Order: sequence, then C-alpha cells, then structure tokens
Amino acid sequence: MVQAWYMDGSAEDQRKPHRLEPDRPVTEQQLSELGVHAFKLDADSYETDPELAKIRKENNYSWMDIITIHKDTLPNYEQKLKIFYEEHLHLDDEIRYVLEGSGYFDVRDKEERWIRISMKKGDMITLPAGIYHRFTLDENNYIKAMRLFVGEPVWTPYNRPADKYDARTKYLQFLEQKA
Ligand SMILES: CSCCC(=O)/C(O)=C/O
Ligand SMILES: [Fe+2]
Repeated sequence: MVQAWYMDGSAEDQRKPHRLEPDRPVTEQQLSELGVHAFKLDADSYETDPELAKIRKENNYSWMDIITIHKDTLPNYEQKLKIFYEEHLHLDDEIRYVLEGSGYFDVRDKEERWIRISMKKGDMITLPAGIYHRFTLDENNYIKAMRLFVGEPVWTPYNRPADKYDARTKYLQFLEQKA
C-alpha cells in the first residue's frame, strides 16, 4: 500500500518527508476521493508483467517511456527538478510507475492542503487531469519511472493559477459530486 500523509508547512529541504506533527496519514480511499489512484505491481518483471499489460490495455495507455532522474543522467537536471516542483496541473491524466528508486508526489486536497505521497519501487499512481500537484525526489536523489499516456504524450505543465482550463473546471465538478 502506498504511504501518504499531510505535510507540515516548513520551508526546509523539499526532499525531506515533511510529515505533519502529530502525524496525519492519508489512506488510499481518501486519495481515490481526490481522483488519485495507486496500485502495487512487480517492478522486477515490468517488461513481461501481464498485470501491467492488462492495465495498459484497459486504460488505453498506448504510449510509454522511462525517465531516469539523477544528476548524472538527466540533462538539465536542476532546471527539470525545479519545473517538477512548481505547483501545476495538466490537461490529461499523469500516470507514473516507479521501477527503481523513490520520490514524492504532492497533491492538493479539497481544502487546498498538501498531501505527500511516497512513491517507491513497484508503486503506480494516476493523477487526474486538472489536479494541482508537484513532484520531488526524496533524500535518495534517484528515481527511474515509467511514464504512460493515452496516445501521443503532452507534458505541458500549467503552473498555478491555471483555473481557466476546462480540465480544472471538470476536476472541480468531480470533487463536488464526491462531496
Ligand atoms: C517521476 S516522473 C517525473 C515527474 C513528472 O513527470 C511530472 O510531470 C510531475 O508532475
Ligand atoms: Fe505533473
């Protein structure tokens, strides 16, 4: 099960866990009410895993690549990390599957509080179009992740404020229905 918790408001190193004190864990059920879904897969067998193949088929995740985020391998490493950690949304779902290493996805809850989701080897996550979020490496400074997409990928991040986009309006409607 993926681990998630409410964050403290400290401006300390973004790579630290930033757990609120006292701890306020967030369950997968709470995440799913925000439209965020988490799965556990066998990352050692990703090339032949029938479970991954089924998820891709059922959700039309026809496109995929693998990104390795490490200072020695990713061009413009510092700049990219900065972009990933700016609060933003996308017009499409963001789907990531951790093959090695670890990192954090942060998402806003209905009251705009940050929830930190700890992603480790074998964790897959889907973030809905229109949700405000960000990503950071953790203190291990390394992640290798599969990026999945329906059709040709569009990576554009729309930094907050991005409320004028249809994807945002639809996401807010989704949250309303859940309330
Ligand atoms: C772990 S993949 C890098 C983060 C990313 O691709 C993204 O779009 C963050 O919002
Ligand atoms: Fe993103």
